[in-house]
Amino acid sequence: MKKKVDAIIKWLQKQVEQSKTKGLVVGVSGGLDSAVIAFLIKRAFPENTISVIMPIKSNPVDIEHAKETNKTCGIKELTIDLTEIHEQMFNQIKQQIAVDFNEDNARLADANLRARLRMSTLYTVATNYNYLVVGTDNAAEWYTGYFTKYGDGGVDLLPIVDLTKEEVREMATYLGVPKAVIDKEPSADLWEGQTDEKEMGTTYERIDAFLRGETIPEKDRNLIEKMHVRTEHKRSIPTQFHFNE
Ligand SMILES: Nc1ncnc2c1ncn2[C@@H]1O[C@H](COP(=O)(O)OP(=O)(O)OC[C@H]2O[C@@H]([n+]3cccc(C(=O)O)c3)[C@H](O)[C@@H]2O)[C@@H](O)[C@H]1O
Ligand SMILES: Nc1ncnc2c1ncn2[C@@H]1O[C@H](COP(=O)(O)OP(=O)(O)OP(=O)(O)O)[C@@H](O)[C@H]1O
Ligand SMILES: [Mg+2]
Repeated sequence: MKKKVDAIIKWLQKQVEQSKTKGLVVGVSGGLDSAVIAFLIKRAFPENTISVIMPIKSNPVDIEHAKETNKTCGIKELTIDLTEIHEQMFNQIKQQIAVDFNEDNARLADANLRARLRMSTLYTVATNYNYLVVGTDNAAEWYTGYFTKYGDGGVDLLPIVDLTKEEVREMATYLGVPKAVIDKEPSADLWEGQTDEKEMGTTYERIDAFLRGETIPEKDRNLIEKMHVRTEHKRSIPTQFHFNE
């Protein structure tokens, strides 16, 4: 594990140097992936890193876990509550759409707006300090496209995109991430009671096994492959029209 951690830290330092920026910023949710990133970036840049906690009607337990994460790794912390701005923005959009408002897609639209408000906040902080924004996607999330396009997917660097969820958990243990964060169920926290596995209809254990090339039940394999194909656009630059093609 030390080898992997050292390689990521060295890579982070190189990215900052090459981009002529000064450090790194990440959103810390109280979940596992962002905790690992907070620990890694703090080690890469002990003085020039910031963690931003951005509650939007968040569970107080998650905010506590985020604070505990930051305290344990010693990273500088900002808390920016986006609850009110999110509500105002969503309601104004809803009002203007008026009779065309689609209740069936409302929960997803509301959820993705949360992720995109967090992205905007992180870039505002990044611009202030001349930092890069670090993303928290792991290999399972990246392959299945389980992230919001230009939301939590809108970042400059993806240091743990090669690690399965299991490997992220192992790295968290090695780095000293608080046990309560390591043991909790993965959740995007985009609505009450949401868990990644409930929403996706498969488990990280199976996605990880699939990514390792192991045989998994056909139903899960089909689901994972379908998610991968459907989200291809999120892993590419916008489709472009060119006159001379
Ligand atoms: N073929 C295509 N080519 C180009 N663009 C295409 C497209 N199909 C859709 N699109 C565009 O993409 C949009 C759909 O993508 P997107 O906006 O990402 O939305 P979508 O994939 O529908 O939803 C995001 C998913 O990620 C999950 N999530 C989000 C954030 C964090 C986490 C977490 O684990 O913490 C999980 C969330 O729970 C939800 O299941 C469409 O509205 C459309 O604008
Ligand atoms: N309340 C929040 N404050 C700050 N950042 C957040 C918040 N909620 C989500 N994020 C950002 O969005 C990212 C995506 O969330 P995701 O749930 O995939 O990761 P996680 O919470 O770190 O880990 P887990 O998947 O185990 O819950 C987070 O890693 C974090 O960077
Ligand atoms: Mg989470």
